[in-house]
Amino acid sequence: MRIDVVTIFPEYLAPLELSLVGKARTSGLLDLRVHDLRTWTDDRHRTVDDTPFGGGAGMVMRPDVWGRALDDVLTPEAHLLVPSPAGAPFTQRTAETWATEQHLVLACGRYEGIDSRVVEHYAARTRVTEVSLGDYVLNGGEVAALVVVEAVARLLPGVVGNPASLVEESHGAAGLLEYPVYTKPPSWQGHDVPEVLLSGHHARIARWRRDEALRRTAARRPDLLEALDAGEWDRHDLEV
Ligand SMILES: N#Cc1c(-c2ccc3cc[nH]c3c2)n[nH]c1N
Repeated sequence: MRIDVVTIFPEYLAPLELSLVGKARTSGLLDLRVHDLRTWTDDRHRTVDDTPFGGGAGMVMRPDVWGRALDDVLTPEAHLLVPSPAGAPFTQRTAETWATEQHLVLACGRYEGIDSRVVEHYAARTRVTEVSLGDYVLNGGEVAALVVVEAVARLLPGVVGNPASLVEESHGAAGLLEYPVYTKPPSWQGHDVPEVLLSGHHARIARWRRDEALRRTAARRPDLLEALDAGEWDRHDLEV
């Protein structure tokens, strides 16, 4: 998979040289290219923004600069992703879908955002999605680019050492939060690991883990349970 990120702060994406994503780049599983938007400016001051039509505070990113950048970076198979507080929520399902794509391009805005004609222009010739991390306000799209790249890259075959570890995660196939995890020592600061996990009884362990996933999800994210088919589980499963 190829992912291009266009930003005025390329150094913001430096963490993607580390850990699993960094290894995926080195191994060739992920072709990640980070571009400085100012490469496509046309003045000595390398200007990327201007005042908003209609007035108001802040600056807007110029369409001409973005147009030259995206004309260079986009390919026929590309899916253009534009982080925005007004975008569609980014979820694990989104990551799973985008992990099957050949080419993602992330256009990271700053200031008050990118001139809206850029999305309008490219939506007429390629797939464009405005995407949001959640209902809070950031200063630009780079954090979203970090999140999207990591969430997608880790799903690519060969990136995560043990694919089984992708199965029982929060927001995984079952749509539940993940169960609590423990390691040695069996007792720490007076806190003991649940006995069932030391039993070696795999069926009981599996049941305990599912019960805990249901309990946590009911307590912290009841909205996720509403999305589940009522027939998949019985609320009495949660009764102590
Ligand atoms: N994704 C996302 C965002 C943003 C965001 C994205 C791009 C820009 C460009 C200027 N300000 C931005 C905020 N805020 N909150 C989110 N969930």
